Amino acid sequence: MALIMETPVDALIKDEHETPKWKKSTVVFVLGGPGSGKGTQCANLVKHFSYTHFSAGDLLRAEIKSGSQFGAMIQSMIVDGRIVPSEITVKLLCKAMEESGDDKFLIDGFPRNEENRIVFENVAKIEPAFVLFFDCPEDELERRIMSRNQGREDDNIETIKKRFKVFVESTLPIISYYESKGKLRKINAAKPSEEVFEAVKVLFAS
Ligand SMILES: Nc1ncnc2c1ncn2[C@@H]1O[C@H](COP(=O)(O)OP(=O)(O)OP(=O)(O)O)[C@@H](O)[C@H]1O
Ligand SMILES: Nc1ccn([C@@H]2O[C@H](COP(=O)(O)O)[C@@H](O)[C@H]2O)c(=O)n1
Ligand SMILES: [Mg+2]
Repeated sequence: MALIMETPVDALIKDEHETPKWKKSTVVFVLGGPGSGKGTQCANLVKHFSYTHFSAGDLLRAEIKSGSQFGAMIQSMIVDGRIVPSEITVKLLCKAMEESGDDKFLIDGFPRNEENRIVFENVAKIEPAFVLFFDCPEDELERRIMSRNQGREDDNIETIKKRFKVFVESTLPIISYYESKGKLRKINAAKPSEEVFEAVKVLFAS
């Protein structure tokens, strides 16, 4: 069902005196450049640990498909590699967490900029337990995206270059912010997928 933007986020909270389970969640943000392996490693983590994976990009693509009044805008921003207004993305994430009934989440591709981070903190009122950062050089990212073959409209050389620019200008500062808070866990994502997961699972094993 399309997200009804008129639904205030507070309506997601059944009773103001009863904090919903998802608002007491364990949240891990998963960041990295386009093609760095966020989705791949989240899929591995879901198989081995009791986390629920939400990709902000996937939620936005589902919103387009749902016939949402914001679909055209979201689509044009994705094709342009730009970051969608945080109110939309945060409401999609909060709705997904609320409806899941779960309380441990991998939030993939979020926060992508300062507005994302602040709106999530103000609305969800959840701080991440830690932030996974998949570090990978651009030439490898480009090679991976150009051979991904998932039919994504943003997997073309023009959009990739725009997404790289957005990552450097908007997302790297968020990564630095969490590093300054001692919450960043940086992984060398240029290695083969299996080796990357060996390094990732250590962070969840405790
Ligand atoms: N360590 C790796 N080595 C080589 N290829 C990889 C590795 N990890 C993922 N890939 C491949 O690279 C492509 C991108 O991976 P994935 O979709 O997980 O990245 P992502 O960070 O979620 O990208 P996006 O931000 O564009 O959604 C996929 O085709 C995937 O199979
Ligand atoms: N927080 C976010 C996350 C994503 N987007 C838009 O979706 C595109 C695809 O994201 P992936 O993580 O699936 O690569 C991304 O390039 C943005 O256009 C967003 O706006 N905000
Ligand atoms: Mg992805």
